[in-house]
Amino acid sequence: MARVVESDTVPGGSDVQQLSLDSIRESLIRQEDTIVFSLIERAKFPLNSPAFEDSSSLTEFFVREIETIQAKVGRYENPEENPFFLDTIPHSVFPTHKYPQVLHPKASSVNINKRLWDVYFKELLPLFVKPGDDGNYASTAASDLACLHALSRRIHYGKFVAEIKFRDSPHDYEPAIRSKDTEALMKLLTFEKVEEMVKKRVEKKAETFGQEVKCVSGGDESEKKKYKVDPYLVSRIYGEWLIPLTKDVEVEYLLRRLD
Ligand SMILES: C=C(O[C@@H]1C=C(C(=O)O)C=C[C@H]1O)C(=O)O
Repeated sequence: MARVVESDTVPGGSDVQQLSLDSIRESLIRQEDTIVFSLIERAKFPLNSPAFEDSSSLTEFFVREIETIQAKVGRYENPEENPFFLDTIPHSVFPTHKYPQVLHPKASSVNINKRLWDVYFKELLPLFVKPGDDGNYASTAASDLACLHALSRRIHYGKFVAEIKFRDSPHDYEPAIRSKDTEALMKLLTFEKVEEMVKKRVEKKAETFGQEVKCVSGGDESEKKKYKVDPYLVSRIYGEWLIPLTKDVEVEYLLRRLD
């Protein structure tokens, strides 16, 4: 029978009282490792577009089935997780962990995974994988799902970022929320220096994690380094897609914050 396990653990590994913008940013930094590795893993396979092109594709079928089973073991009890396809989330078959209520109850209605799905398959994937079709669709779909989950978690973490920013200065945010001024909200929550740092750091991570490692010494130093995923592309993926989508989630969340 379902037993509820209580804990004060919240994103960032701290307790509710200690939740801070720094601890939230720490988590985003750790998530970069998962994202960079998932992109490197996906780049082992070519595009394999027949796996995902149709609306009734193998990849969509796979993700729907996996989401159903994951819901049954409680994945979506965690406010950090947002499903791609489940309109009604099946109950967990097992006892579930009781996550502390950090976010506003309307948080679960902020879900931009449909947009992420289109962006990922139409814009991102063709950038960082080789063109072609090797027929290896099941493994490719598993790799795509790992990327989609990592990207979705990062983007929807914007809810926690927005909550902390709101709590830190409610008087700045409240007028803009009441007048539904999305431009003003976007301005309030943007820290350009932090964004620049994120882009630089993920480029460096992609260089470090994706380099060819050789054990023979005395190699030609001038030889051009080869990377599994172009580090500059990873920085672009963050700058042109992931950061803007995270900020869109922040705005969407804030617009509901006073409901
Ligand atoms: C996530 C934050 O909010 C905004 C979005 C950022 C991002 O997605 O990396 C970085 C800085 C901010 O402009 C933050 O302040 O850390």
